[in-house]
Amino acid sequence: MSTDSLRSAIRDVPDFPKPGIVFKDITPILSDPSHFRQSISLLCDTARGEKIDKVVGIDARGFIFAAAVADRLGAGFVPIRKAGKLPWQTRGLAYSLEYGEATVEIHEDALATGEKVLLVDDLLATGGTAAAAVQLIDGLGAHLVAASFLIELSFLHGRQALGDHRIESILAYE
Ligand SMILES: O=P(O)(O)OC[C@H]1O[C@H](OP(=O)(O)OP(=O)(O)O)[C@H](O)[C@@H]1O
Ligand SMILES: Nc1ncnc2[nH]cnc12
Repeated sequence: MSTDSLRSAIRDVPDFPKPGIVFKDITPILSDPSHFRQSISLLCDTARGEKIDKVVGIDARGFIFAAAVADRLGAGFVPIRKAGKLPWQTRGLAYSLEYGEATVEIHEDALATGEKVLLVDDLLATGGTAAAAVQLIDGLGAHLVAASFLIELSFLHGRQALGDHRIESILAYE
């Protein structure tokens, strides 16, 4: 199925959340059942028959896609959350993203050594967020099979922040 219709559903919002940023608004995809389902199917394709133990999603938009992907793949779901939200013992990392800075955390017992992980987020921009997530996953000894994004802002070269890991995106913007 073509991705043209998905692409045209994404709304560009200039100067949000800061002047100079063109924000990719995915809410029109979420509110359309066929667009949402197609997004989940395409994100699942990244797993390509590998048995994924855990799908890791990033707070907050990433949760929407990652939880649905986990269910479809028969995998568990693990949240990486912004600082101060997870109740148990955590490991955290500070990072920069396209329009700011933040810290993300994961529960220290969320992944077991060698578990096969698919990382899912809505968007790859500078790669700061995803690189922090990858470091947290690697730090727990899990095996990152691939990272899958609905949108990639290729002109920000986020892939370069993610080393040799397999990175796939559905809609790239040059
Ligand atoms: O590649 P980067 O430059 O790091 O940017 C990508 C990140 O930015 C957005 O998250 P945001 O922190 O805005 O959180 P939200 O999902 O809660 O809106 C997006 O969902 C990615 O996680
Ligand atoms: N341009 C953008 N639109 C939506 N989410 C983002 N996260 C980082 N950059 C973004």
